[in-house]
Amino acid sequence: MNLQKNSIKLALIQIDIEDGKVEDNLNKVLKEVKQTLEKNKHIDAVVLPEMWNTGYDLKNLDKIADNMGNPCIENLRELARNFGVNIIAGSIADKRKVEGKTKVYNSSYIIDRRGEIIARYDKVHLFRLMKEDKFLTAGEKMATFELDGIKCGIVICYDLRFPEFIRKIALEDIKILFVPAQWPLPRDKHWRLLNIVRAIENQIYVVGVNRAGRQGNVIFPGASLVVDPWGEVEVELDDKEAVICHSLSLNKIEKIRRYMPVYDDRRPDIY
Ligand SMILES: O=C(O)CCC(=O)C(=O)O
Repeated sequence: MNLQKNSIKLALIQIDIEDGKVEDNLNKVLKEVKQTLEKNKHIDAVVLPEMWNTGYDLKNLDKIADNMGNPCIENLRELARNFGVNIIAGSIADKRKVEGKTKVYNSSYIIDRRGEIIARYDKVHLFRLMKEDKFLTAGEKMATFELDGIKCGIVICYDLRFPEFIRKIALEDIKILFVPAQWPLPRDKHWRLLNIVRAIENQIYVVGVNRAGRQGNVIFPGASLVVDPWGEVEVELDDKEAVICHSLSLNKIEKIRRYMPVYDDRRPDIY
């Protein structure tokens, strides 16, 4: 008997972030998530953007990053437990001691309805254009996890540009790929197109949650979206802070894969 759910209702939280102001950002996230869950019934999972605790205050990350999920993820765990909701915690700057050295990662934590951390992903492709490589340590592995029995994957922002990485994750039979981001102008066209293309080529749902607002000259266009496995954009936000709640119909995946079996037609013997 297949106990997998046929749909999952997500809340995409598109917000602005104040670089370096961790306490303000945490309070804002907690308030937005609480309000969303109080106003909208039956949300299965909440999704946040990239690096929402510190923003891109890269020079101070060693001081202001979470310490292995403390305090930001610990607060979200309590919220998840209280509301009985899954949280895809976007990503945060997170420090850890590795072989005696403190390293800071751009990390996504996945929290289940009991408040347990069920997965952690450290951004693998650091974005050199914004000097991430100077201040952050790259992750070394991909991550998949189950949300209420539905297999999912996660990548962060710039990772979206690496189709071979995402194909490898998709081959784990994921149904939904989450993409938390702080993707700025002027590359908003790339953001939209790449989310759509990754959905089409892998025949999966892609859920991108971007930052809105601006930091100095850098403008974040929002445009968080849900793309179905045929590449149709089911919902999409504009450039303002906002929340969308949307149900994903997972039956679409099977239907599309039956109609056009690209996984069966792959030729890994050649490439
Ligand atoms: O790939 C891009 O154009 C944006 C990537 C980015 O801003 C990031 O990874 O933080």
